[in-house]
Amino acid sequence: MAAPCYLGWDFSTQQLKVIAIDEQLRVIYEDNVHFDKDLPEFKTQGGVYIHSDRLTVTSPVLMWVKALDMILEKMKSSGFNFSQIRALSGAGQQHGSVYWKKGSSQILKNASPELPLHQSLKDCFSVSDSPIWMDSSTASQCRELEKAVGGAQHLARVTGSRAYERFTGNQIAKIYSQNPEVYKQTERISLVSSFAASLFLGTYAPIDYSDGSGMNLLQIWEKAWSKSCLDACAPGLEERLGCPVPSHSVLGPISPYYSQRYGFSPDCKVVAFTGDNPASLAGMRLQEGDIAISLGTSDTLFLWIQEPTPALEGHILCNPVDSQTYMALLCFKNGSLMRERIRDDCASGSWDEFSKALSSTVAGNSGNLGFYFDVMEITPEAVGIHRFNRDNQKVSRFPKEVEIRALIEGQFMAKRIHAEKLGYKVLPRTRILATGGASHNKKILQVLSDVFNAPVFTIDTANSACLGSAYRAIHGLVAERNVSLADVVKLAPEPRLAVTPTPGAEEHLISQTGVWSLRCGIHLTSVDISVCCHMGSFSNHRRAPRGRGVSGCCSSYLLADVYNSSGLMNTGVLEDGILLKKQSKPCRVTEGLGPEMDLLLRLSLCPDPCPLSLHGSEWSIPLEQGKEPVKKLGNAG
Ligand SMILES: Nc1ncnc2c1ncn2[C@@H]1O[C@H](COP(=O)(O)OP(=O)(O)O)[C@@H](O)[C@H]1O
Ligand SMILES: O=C(CO)[C@@H](O)[C@H](O)COP(=O)(O)O
Repeated sequence: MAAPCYLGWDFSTQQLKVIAIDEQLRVIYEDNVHFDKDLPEFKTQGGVYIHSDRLTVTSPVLMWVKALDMILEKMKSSGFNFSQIRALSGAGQQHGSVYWKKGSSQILKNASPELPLHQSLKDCFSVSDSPIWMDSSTASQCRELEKAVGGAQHLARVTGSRAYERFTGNQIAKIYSQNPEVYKQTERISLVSSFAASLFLGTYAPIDYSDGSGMNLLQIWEKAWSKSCLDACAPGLEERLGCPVPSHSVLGPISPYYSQRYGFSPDCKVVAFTGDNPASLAGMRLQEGDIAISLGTSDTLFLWIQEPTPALEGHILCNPVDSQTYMALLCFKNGSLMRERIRDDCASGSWDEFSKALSSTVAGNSGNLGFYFDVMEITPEAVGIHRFNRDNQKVSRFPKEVEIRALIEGQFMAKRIHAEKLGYKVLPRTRILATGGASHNKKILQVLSDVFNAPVFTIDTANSACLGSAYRAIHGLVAERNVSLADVVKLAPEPRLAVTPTPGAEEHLISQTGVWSLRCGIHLTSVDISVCCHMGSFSNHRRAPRGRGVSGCCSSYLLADVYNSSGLMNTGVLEDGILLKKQSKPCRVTEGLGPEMDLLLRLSLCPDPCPLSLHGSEWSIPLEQGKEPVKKLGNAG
């Protein structure tokens, strides 16, 4: 009998990918179908259609089915032995939804093994172009949902996120309100992940808790649909969604279609599919304290978290491999496609040239800073390309190599700032685990390492969602016996060190990071302030004796002045420019930081030695001509 193996699938934005692993967790097969290249008849760009309103983004659902037919045929012609597969699982781009027309469950169940699946299923979808995660056309539905359930914060507390335009509940609400007839004809609504599982199962697959957390519909603590959220989106929604299940559930045996057409064993089990980010968490074997950064079509950042506090930014999802815990997720829409655009404009379409530009410029980009959001960003909500030179002047262009570094540094600064807003602290033991297509690029990883001042690790494949799905397939078979995923994958190779921070880089990057966040209009909260404290004390102690370092003084200044202007408390303890103690009292700062922002910008760009003068624990800043006077700051607290 052939040695057993396990399959992991990933229905992502630009491609369908598959990995097979053996019992020793070695990858024995890897393949993909690229939607634009391999299925040109669908005329997608990057796997999607961007509609004329520039807000609506969809993908043709039959393209995903045809991609599955194609990849299975490729496996068959390569001689792949399907009978050895014990179990399979998979992942899908998150939030996207598929609408099955009334009567489709019978067609799915009775698909003829003589035909490729896409032919049998061609009339099964009441919505032929599925809304996907890049869609941002549901602002009014989001407002209505938040209003219906008692506000954004309440919705976040219940479902893990405030209302987001791409989240499935809001997408369903839009379809229902714009086309109630279509909604009426729909008997089942799947996520991309549960849709893909349904194709293998031959019947509608349930939504798993982890991907279900990306819908604004699931109560993440109780792990059940929220009635008030369902009611706010569309009538009769519960029956169209089915009951959610734990992510490790075995859903049943594979449909006879696959045994008859490809020779799968009828005993091959289908384990619940989940979102691509949750699957990556499994594939990277993330441990608490690690931070994972996926550089795929979207960039995402995620963490394993024990006791989450859902907030107005970021998402809390049920953990796909441990039912007691959660994962925090941030998503950045301007990821690889933005990098590809700048690569095409500035590096003749070549990643090699792009990498050379990163090598020929230095950390901190000599003070040049940029924001690159070709499309409306999710985190933060901002759009457009904005460039600032070292004199803090807005400029319309940068030399090519400066542009490339500004893009990559800006992308990673945003990740650090927003991770810290979530409460994440970069500590000496922090490991960054990188994955996704761009993690092949060492020069990009070097910038990541410099911005976070932490080592970056990678695993053997950049397809961590596929690999995680294959691991989850094995885990599904034993999870009922209380075996953890960590036990299942203990023989897998450890992540490998890819790059370490460039000595001295952080000094140039800290002040840039502060400027980046303020430039972006990111509101400062008590968490930001403590981050600034941390950065201030860190750089003062380590690099800028007696407060003369640019980054140190900028952070300390910010801390002191914000505390003062809030009127709530005194400054932190400053002594000779060194921040000795952070105020522990909570401090709420909501607005009114205009002049302070400007000062921070001026300070952070000021030359070394910094003009900050210190008198014991009080300090002041010499004025630039024509600028507002600076407040004399209070005593150290
Ligand atoms: N050497 C490289 N340097 C930077 N980016 C790369 C490189 N190779 C591939 N990529 C990027 O990887 C992206 C695809 O990543 P992937 O994780 O497979 O995406 P998805 O899972 O969303 O389909 C491509 O859009 C491409 O821009
Ligand atoms: O919207 C999100 C996460 O919230 C995206 O991360 C999607 O899950 C798309 O994934 P990729 O195809 O970019 O990997």
